[in-house]
Amino acid sequence: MSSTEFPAAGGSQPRGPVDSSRVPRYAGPATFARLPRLDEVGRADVAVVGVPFDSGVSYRPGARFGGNAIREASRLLRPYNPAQDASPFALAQVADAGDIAANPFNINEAVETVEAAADELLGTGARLMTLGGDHTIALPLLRSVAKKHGPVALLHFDAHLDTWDTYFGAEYTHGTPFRRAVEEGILDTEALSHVGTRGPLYGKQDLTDDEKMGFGIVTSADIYRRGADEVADQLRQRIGDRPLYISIDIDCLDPAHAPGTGTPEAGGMTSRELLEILRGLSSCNLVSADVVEVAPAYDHAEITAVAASHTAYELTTIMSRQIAAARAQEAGNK
Ligand SMILES: N=C(N)NCCCC(=O)O
Ligand SMILES: [Zn+2]
Ligand SMILES: [Zn+2]
Repeated sequence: MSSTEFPAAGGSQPRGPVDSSRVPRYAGPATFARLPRLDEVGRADVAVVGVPFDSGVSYRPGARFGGNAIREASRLLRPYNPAQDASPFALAQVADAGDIAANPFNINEAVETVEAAADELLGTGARLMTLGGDHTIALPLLRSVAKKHGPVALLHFDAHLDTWDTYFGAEYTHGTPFRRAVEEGILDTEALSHVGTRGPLYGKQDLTDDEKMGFGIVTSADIYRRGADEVADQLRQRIGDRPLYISIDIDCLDPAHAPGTGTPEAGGMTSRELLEILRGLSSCNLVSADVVEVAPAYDHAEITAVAASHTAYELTTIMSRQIAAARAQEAGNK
């Protein structure tokens, strides 16, 4: 299968996606955006990696199939992103690193496996664009990122707080990763925000506990009232130049925009609002990101997987632009 070469800053030549004007976009096995596999290019600036794991869910399972559904839906992505005026796969080497094989019968072991695999990828100098999987996996990913960067700022897009304590006594679940992360001191508590929250809680205490952990909240109703630009401005100010991790639970979107997920809540933001907020954060120092909770069994016409693939595309664009800008600056300083 042929692929297109793109010139890149610094003289290196990232290998881009398969050219869909020459090879039908529905042909061949799916990688994210039809990009090369990591083993085909040796190293990557941004590694797109799947985590087919959903043993941490409290309601409908199926997010273990999310990564591959996002890859399938990403066949239609094109190499130039007009919203950010950038060609993300030309600015940096983006590659599909395949899946992290985590034990579905032992959550603690799976969490360790994800952390070790993330350590290995980050150790090569790559930033991670992880495709879940359920939200449990954000904890080992954050652990790994914090080993490299120290405590990171967190933007958490979700209908839910995911700062609950335990479920059935289990500490590692998809409703608890960010409480664990705060307890472990791997988040910069000056810059933590949930975005898109809504829906019933177990009690008012959920909010009190969450605030004590340092989280600010932008609800989905706030986004509706204030608009994406104002919300992005406010978030950007809070984050400053701190290393930033963005975790996106696709259920941050309204079920009309993302029916294919395990714990849907009415009254969410649109996919347009999500993409616009992300574009407004393009100057932030995004060190890694995830998109989780896509459960294709409840999807229709790939609505959710398409939204997730575009979300990962915007995040990848932010990272690629920053990598290229850093290289250009380095070259200028020589
Ligand atoms: N979708 C995520 N990450 N969490 C949902 C937990 C909701 C609950 O069972 O109370
Ligand atoms: Zn959620
Ligand atoms: Zn979540």
